[in-house]
This record gives sequence, C-alpha cells and structure tokens, in this order.
Amino acid sequence: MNEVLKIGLVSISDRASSGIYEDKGIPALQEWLTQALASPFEIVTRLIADEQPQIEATLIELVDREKCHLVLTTGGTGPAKRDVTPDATLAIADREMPGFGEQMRQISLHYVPTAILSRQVGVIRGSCLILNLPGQPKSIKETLEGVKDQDGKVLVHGIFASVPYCIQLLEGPYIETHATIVSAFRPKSAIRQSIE
Ligand SMILES: Nc1ncnc2c1ncn2[C@@H]1O[C@H](COP(=O)(O)OP(=O)(O)OP(=O)(O)O)[C@@H](O)[C@H]1O
Ligand SMILES: Nc1nc2c(c(=O)[nH]1)N[C@H]1C(S)=C(S)[C@@H](COP(=O)(O)O)O[C@H]1N2
Repeated sequence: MNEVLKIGLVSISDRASSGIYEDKGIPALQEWLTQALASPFEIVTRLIADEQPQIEATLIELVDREKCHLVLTTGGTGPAKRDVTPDATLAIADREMPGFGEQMRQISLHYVPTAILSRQVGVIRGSCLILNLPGQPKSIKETLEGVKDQDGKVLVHGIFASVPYCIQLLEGPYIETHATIVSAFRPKSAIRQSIE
C-alpha cells in the first residue's frame, strides 16, 4: 500500500510568532494543498521566529523525527538581517536542488519586480524535499501554481509541478494532483495508473 504523504509546514515570522499579527502562512499553505492534492496527506505545522538555530532544529525535527516527505517553509528569505531561512535550510541540507529557487524567482518576477530579493532555496535532507517560499502569503499560491492566462493555460510552470516526481525519486509516496490547480509532470515510464 502507498505510504501516506507527510508534509511539514513551517511559518517563519517574528511578528506572527509573537502574536503581533495573525499568521496567514500556514492557513494559506494548508488551503492550497487541500485544493491541489488528489492523494491523501497529513500535515505537521510549526510557527517560529526568524532565529537560525530554531529554524535548523525545527527542520531537523520535521525530517528526522516526524519523517516528513516534504517540508514547505514560508518567510525570512529576503536580504534583511533577520531573514535567515535559506541559511538555516542550507546548513541542515545534504544536497541542494538549485532549480527550485531559480524557478520560483522566474515565476515571481511575473508578479513583483522585487522577486530577485528572495534568496529562497530547495534542498534534500535524507529522503525529504525542503522548499523555501517567500513570506508574503499570496506568494505561496503564486510560486506553487505558477503563472496562468485568463483561460487557465499555464504560462510559467509552478514549482509544485515537479514535486511529485521528485518525491517519487526520493522513494516517497506516489502523489497525484488536481490538474485544474497544477499538473504533476513525470516521464511516461514513471506514471502509474490510479487504482480506483
Ligand atoms: N506569517 C505571516 N502571516 C501574515 N503575513 C505575513 C507573514 N509573514 C510575512 N507576512 C507579510 O509579508 C511581508 C514580508 O514577509 P517577511 O518574511 O519579509 O516578513 P518580515 O518583514 O521579515 O516580518 P516578520 O518576520 O515579522 O513577519 C511582511 O511584512 C508581512 O506583511
Ligand atoms: N511570488 C512572490 N514572490 C516574492 C514576493 C511576492 O510578493 N510574491 N515578494 C518579494 C519580496 S518583496 C521579497 S523582499 C522577497 C523575500 O521575502 P520574504 O523575506 O518574505 O521571504 O520575496 C520576493 N518574492
């Protein structure tokens, strides 16, 4: 039987974690995943401050103890002094996946000229894929889903199109998505027929 996909969601924000404003990162991630994923999944969430040791410890815990297949972070990717999410992610990584950061900046340039200010990275630790998303809650849908025209035709692929195959290559569960939100791309030889 296919193992259930486990996803860690980490919102990294000084103000949301101290209650100055309500965290919109985790709800936005949860809402998008609920719309996009056709396969069952479970979620573990954490809301923490922009402190590198705390971010590193949280990522290690979600991967090594909670056994997440995928971890999505939001916030702390910019150039400000307290933006340290990419630094923490790289510090606990086994391997970097540079395509994810490159593609997210490409996508985001269609929405904001300051997209190049995000230092977001994608990495692998063990068998888990970890991806940094920017802190602006609307950037979650933008980067995961990509750019579409008025008829829903994809103009620039969202990064989530590549996530199911990446997790398959890491020997995690087989993930299916709703094509109206995002189509999961795989080579023909890697596609499995869904069992009803
Ligand atoms: N978790 C969040 N919930 C709601 N809005 C957020 C959140 N994180 C960021 N934002 C919004 O996106 C903007 C850019 O995010 P960024 O990660 O740079 O935050 P910041 O300015 O470092 O502040 P903080 O860490 O206190 O959220 C913030 O100024 C805020 O308006
Ligand atoms: N899709 C998208 N990407 C985006 C943005 C956005 O609003 N939408 N904001 C940019 C801005 S203004 C900054 S400073 C960087 C870093 O944001 P962070 O520190 O919130 O992670 O992400 C950039 N990437």
